[in-house]
Amino acid sequence: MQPILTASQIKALDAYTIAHEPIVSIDLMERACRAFVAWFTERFNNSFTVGIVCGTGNNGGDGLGIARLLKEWGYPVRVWLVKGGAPESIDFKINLDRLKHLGGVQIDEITAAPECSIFSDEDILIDAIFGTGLSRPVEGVYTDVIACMNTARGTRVAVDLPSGFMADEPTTGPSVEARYTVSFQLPKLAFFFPSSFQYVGEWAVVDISLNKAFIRQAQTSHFFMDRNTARSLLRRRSKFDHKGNFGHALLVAGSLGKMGAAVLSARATLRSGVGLLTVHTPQAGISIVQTAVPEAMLSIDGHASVFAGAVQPERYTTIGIGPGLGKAPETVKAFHKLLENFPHPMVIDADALNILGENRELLHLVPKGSILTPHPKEFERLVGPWQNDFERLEKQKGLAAQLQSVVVLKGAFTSIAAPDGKTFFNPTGNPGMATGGSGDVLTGILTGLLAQRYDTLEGALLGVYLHGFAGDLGAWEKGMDSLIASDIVEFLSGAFARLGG
Ligand SMILES: NC(=O)C1=CN([C@@H]2O[C@H](COP(=O)(O)OP(=O)(O)OC[C@H]3O[C@@H](n4cnc5c(N)ncnc54)[C@H](OP(=O)(O)O)[C@@H]3O)[C@@H](O)[C@H]2O)[C@@H](O)CC1
Ligand SMILES: [K+]
Repeated sequence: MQPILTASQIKALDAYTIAHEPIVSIDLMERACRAFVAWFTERFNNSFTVGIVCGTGNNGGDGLGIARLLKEWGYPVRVWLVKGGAPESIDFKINLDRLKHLGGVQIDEITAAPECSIFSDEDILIDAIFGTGLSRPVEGVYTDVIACMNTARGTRVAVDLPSGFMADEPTTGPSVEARYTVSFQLPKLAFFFPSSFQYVGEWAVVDISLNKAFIRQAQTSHFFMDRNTARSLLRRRSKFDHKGNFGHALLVAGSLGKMGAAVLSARATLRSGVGLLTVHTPQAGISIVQTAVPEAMLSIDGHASVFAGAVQPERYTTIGIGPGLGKAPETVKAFHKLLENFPHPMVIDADALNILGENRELLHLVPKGSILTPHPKEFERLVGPWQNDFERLEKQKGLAAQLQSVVVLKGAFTSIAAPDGKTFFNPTGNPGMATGGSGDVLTGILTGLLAQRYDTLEGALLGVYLHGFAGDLGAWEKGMDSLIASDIVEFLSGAFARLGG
């Protein structure tokens, strides 16, 4: 699990590494430049012309070091130095001297608004004006240069951060809009937010061997999940386990015309290792569920088309509720009753969340240790609108604390907020999963894991990881465009097997 640190923590980490490795700062910068160049040369060969736009701090120093290394690799390189008042750092000056000493690279200064045509010969524009030292929105000549870079034809690649982009707060001023961002050591919080994509593009983190002990003990409430952590959470079965060890889940899902949601959830619950599964269905769903999911038992509602009746909650280890449920008045009442009678953690999704959003007096009945899985629209119905993604994250943490439950906000880098404020971003998944039924599958997986008495947070982390991983396996085989929710279920066993293997 990787911690996500703030820009000021990264500065402290940088200083700590310099003092304790020990290493002189220009050598650490050289390591950063080499790591960037290793990433770069794997993707772009030296037939591309490369323009490097540098500031005068350490991000600019990186740019100059990169210019030298790429020149040595045989790339046609040109450098612009943007001088708009930011101080010149020592390592910037050293790398400027080294580049001049190497020779063969044209270096031009920009001190006033340039003609944007200056960048028109470059196939690739490397952005090294500002990195983690940015403390306020850019102005003046920086704004002019950034505007030119953003309209240039070349592919923009940012060093550490796009210039103008804030790592730990909303970006309000102009910023380079990068196609790629190559960041040092740790991802930055804002990379995980949808609104950042226009600036950061696809991002990669390269290792520059900053002090691992410092990283481990740094105070943060934000983490990036990884495969090793997911693997460590997955429980192994033992020889004498029997189905009673793996719980009995109830799925309350589906209504007339939306029984497919129940089927997808049920299949995913079964594929996630549950001991027994019962699906509570209105009469319209009886033959559908029995035919499509023969492994599941049925609890049959008295109502023809929606969830309206009582269930016997004492029989179940956990309940997953919401996919395809609808919001009929009878369903609202039945959900209310269920919340009053079921004391164990539940998985609450889709229309069950919408019912909570519209009947906020029910929120306090959500059993502690539950998992809520809203997509952004459902989340907005629960917590109201937000100004920016940082505020959205705070609202997510707030809801998790209020309900003493885990809130899983679905999207690219699904975020998983625990009641204690810790938030985890998930690395797996792909845009092919933005398709109807994908969320129903997640509900099924989480229900299956909670039924097996996984700890709520651990189950949420593992389930979200597996869901995305199954989607990735499906997309590799079928392509993102053709991926459907049933494929995610189909590839779930592969995801479990690979993670556990
Ligand atoms: N961390 C690490 O481990 C490593 C880091 N490395 C690299 O160092 C980079 C950070 O470098 P950095 O600290 O020198 O800051 P950088 O982003 O170059 O900005 C320069 C100066 O600009 C100023 N400034 C701020 N806002 C401004 C504005 N709006 N308009 C005008 N000026 C503004 C501000 O000075 P101030 O005005 O606050 O005095 C700031 O100091 C990092 O991103 C990475 O690339 C690697 O080399 C090695 C390992
Ligand atoms: K940059």
